[in-house]
Amino acid sequence: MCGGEQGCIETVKAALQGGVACIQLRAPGWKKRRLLELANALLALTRPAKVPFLLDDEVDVALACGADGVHVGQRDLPVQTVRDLMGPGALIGLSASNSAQIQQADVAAADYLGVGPVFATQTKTDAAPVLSPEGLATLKALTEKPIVAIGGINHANIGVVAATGVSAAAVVSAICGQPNPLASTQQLAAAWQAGVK
Ligand SMILES: Cc1ncc(COP(=O)(O)OP(=O)(O)O)c(N)n1
Ligand SMILES: Cc1ncsc1CCOP(=O)(O)O
Ligand SMILES: [Mg+2]
Repeated sequence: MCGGEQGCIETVKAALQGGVACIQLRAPGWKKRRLLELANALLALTRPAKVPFLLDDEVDVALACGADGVHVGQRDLPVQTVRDLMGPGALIGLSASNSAQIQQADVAAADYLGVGPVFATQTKTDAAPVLSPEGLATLKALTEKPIVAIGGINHANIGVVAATGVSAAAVVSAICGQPNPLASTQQLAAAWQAGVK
């Protein structure tokens, strides 16, 4: 989330212009009606851009707005349940922060794993212990699933993340709330490309 609705809409417009591959709406604590209204507004931006739009946690809101998918954590609905509700074409991500979580049965039904936090983050107050890029690489070696690295990633360290061979990086504060979200997105994309081996 990037503050209120208008800030979020403007940030998503800039991020899309900057070339992001996916948008996820994560607004812990928001009432569902407010979340649905914002989700509808963001979908009106992501659909023409052909960029997938996911909800964090909120399967009912995702179904109500016709989102492309949902990202769930270890204490959210099981991935198979989300798959049953959303259908085979939905994009479903699962958080995993350690080897046990990477190797659990639920992983099979997920399209990708969100792995982190790679670095310290102030965005998620209940985040798991920091992995470091080395820890991320160790977890990557345990699965064939695409990995989206997350947590404390910015333009200065995203190259190191890319060099681990993960499929993508997800950021919140490195784009949301930045004075120029378009420039921040472009800077992240360039630093990612420079780090890919
Ligand atoms: C890409 C990605 N990875 C991890 C998360 C964290 O999701 P979750 O574990 O459900 O924690 P909350 O975001 O609900 O606090 C994510 N949202 N996206
Ligand atoms: C949602 C989430 N899951 C693990 S870390 C994190 C927060 C990422 O935010 P930031 O990119 O600002 O560190
Ligand atoms: Mg969650």
